Amino acid sequence: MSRSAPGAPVEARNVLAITPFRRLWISLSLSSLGDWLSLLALMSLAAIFTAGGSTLVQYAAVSGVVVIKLAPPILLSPLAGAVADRLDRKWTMVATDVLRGLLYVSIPVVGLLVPGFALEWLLIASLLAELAALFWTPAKDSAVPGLVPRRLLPQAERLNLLTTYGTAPVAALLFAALASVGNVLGALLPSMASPEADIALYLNGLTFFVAAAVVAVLPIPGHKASGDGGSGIRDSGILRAVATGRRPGGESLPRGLVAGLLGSLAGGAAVIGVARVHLEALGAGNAGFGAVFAAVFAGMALGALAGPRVLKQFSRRRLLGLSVALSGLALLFTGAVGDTVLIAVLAGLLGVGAGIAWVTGLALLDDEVGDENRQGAVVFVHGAARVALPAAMALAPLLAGLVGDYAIPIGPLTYDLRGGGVVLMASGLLVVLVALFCYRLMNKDRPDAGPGLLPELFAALRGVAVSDGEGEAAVHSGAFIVVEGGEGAGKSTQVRELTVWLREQGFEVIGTRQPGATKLGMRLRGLLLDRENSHITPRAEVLLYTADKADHVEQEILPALRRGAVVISDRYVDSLLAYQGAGRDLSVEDIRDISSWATQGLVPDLTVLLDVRPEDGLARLGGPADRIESESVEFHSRVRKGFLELAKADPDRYLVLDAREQQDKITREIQRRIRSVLPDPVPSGAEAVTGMIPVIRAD
Ligand SMILES: Nc1ncnc2c1ncn2[C@@H]1O[C@H](COP(=O)(O)OP(=O)(O)O)[C@@H](O)[C@H]1O
Ligand SMILES: Cc1cn([C@H]2C[C@H](O)[C@@H](COP(=O)(O)OP(=O)(O)O)O2)c(=O)[nH]c1=O
Repeated sequence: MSRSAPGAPVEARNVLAITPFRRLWISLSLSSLGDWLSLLALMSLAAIFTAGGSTLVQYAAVSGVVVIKLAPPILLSPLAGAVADRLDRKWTMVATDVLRGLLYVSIPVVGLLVPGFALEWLLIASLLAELAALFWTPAKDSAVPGLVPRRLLPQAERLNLLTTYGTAPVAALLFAALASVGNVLGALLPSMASPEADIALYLNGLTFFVAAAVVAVLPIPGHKASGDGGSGIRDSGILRAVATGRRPGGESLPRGLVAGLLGSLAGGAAVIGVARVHLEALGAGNAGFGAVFAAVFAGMALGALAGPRVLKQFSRRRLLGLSVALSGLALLFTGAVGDTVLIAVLAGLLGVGAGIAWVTGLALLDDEVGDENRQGAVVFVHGAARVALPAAMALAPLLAGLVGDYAIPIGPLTYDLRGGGVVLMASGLLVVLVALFCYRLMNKDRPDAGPGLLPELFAALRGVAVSDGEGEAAVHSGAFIVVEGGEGAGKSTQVRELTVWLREQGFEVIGTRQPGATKLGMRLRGLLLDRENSHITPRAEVLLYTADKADHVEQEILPALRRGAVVISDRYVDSLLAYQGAGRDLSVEDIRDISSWATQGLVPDLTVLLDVRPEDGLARLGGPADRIESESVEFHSRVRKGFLELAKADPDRYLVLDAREQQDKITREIQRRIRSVLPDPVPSGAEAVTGMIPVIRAD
């Protein structure tokens, strides 16, 4: 939904307008769809081929399929990447797609012709298909920079990432739909082991053949040209990345943060691992499995896209722990209930929690980790996710098999305690504990965290900033960024740079300033800065600046934010609190109340404070000093202190930078931080695409 929001980047349209890339993207979508479909079909067939055996055997077969499908990229990707670099990209992609198609089609065929060898061939063919995929992924990754101009590469990567995961729920729904007509098909084609899984595999074969045909006619340069690969995507060894990224540059990652980031995702993976066999015991088959699988992914997408928007005003540090707790509780109940529909709903809720936790965690990581270590931290977290998810998906069914099923007599009734349920409940409990751990670690040492949890949550759900009484203004779809600081700190310079940068990315951007952006504002500015007006009393000064703000917010800022634009303002309410509050020694609380009323409670999503010593800042200014600039150094020192205190009281919402740094370094720092508040929720630059799970940017 945010993709079509006004002010959001029009990038997808741009990059898809390039015909060769569009074709490659279609091919990638088909391959991804096929990949997910095969995961579903193979997990189902593993359960069906072992249906006569014990639950342990069934769960072990499912776990085996997961290991075979998901372990090769973790273990072998660097090796395959090195080999793939020497091969012709286009024909590597075509050959591996055809091979995968043939292998998937062969699974049901062998099942029909040689039933005794069905399970073995399923495992062998899946492994071979995964090995083929290992060569396909690097070929595809290195083909993208040849088709897309450098400027659009991040957009292409984001689109690819979206496709890789977006096809998961589609595949699952397709699978569930096939299963619901499976009864009819079963009657027509009694020889099939499971018509829906078989048909899913034929369909899957077809998606790979079409994908191969699409790539075959693309103008992809054969070999890696020198200096190519400009996207910087490299599927470096995942295990190596995890090992080297663990302590990026010696800085230890916040443990609560990492635990929170991975905990709920692993919970989702556990549900998918257990679901097929567990649901069968509850009387649901492939349709139920497809529905639960789709629910987890759709929930994640919803959580990741909508969560941070809806809860925009909520502290990220709290949100991370709470979203993990939501997924933990949902997981706990998923294990406890015996109704398929309820399980699917709970799995969706679990996904929502996991989605919110992932984007919130990544945004926090961006804030928490020092500049030079950020890349290492992102690499580590992505690598850890790529190991933890398959591990949870494979381990959960194995444990469920080992626990086994029990019928516990309770009076005249019996309660069926099933291995799958026990594992899900235990994992849910574990995720809840992780949530508590994460919440505590992320929020201790923060006595100034602001209002209580519940008031903040309710206020955030209403889209209102809790710290002020008004807040209607807070409901908008844009982003409001303010640059604050003393005289000569470089605010106007940065506002200019950011405006250009964001416009280049396709956002509608309003670069503005206080005082003086509206007609009335210009007059007020003249009054306020004229050195002749030395008689203005402090209280009158407050009201004049506040009148400018009221006019500016109502006429310019709010309409733009409601359109979904990004507004960047050179100064806002903090200047009033610092100059008139701290500087003129008036009550900051009184001024806050007045300005909150005047601005309809509009609070910036991010305030960048450029901190500068007054002597240094004033020395940078040319021309005659205005009324405020000519105040004493002591006055400007109080202002500086006032700004720093405001930032300290609400660190989530501030980025404090040393204004003595190089201008472009400051710009880069702001750009990095700004991403988390922009209308586009996907943190770019950190992720790219591989066949199944996020790839890592290693350079
Ligand atoms: N990081 C920086 N280092 C040194 N000089 C800077 C820096 N940023 C801006 N300047 C210069 O300082 C002066 C004041 O910058 P400006 O952006 O107008 O500050 P402000 O809007 O905060 O008063 C300008 O001449 C500008 O070129
Ligand atoms: C917005 C605002 C500005 N001011 C002062 C700070 C500045 O000295 C002046 C605005 O001048 P301006 O030229 O916009 O600042 P800069 O030169 O730093 O870009 O008004 C307040 O005292 N209170 C306020 O609320």
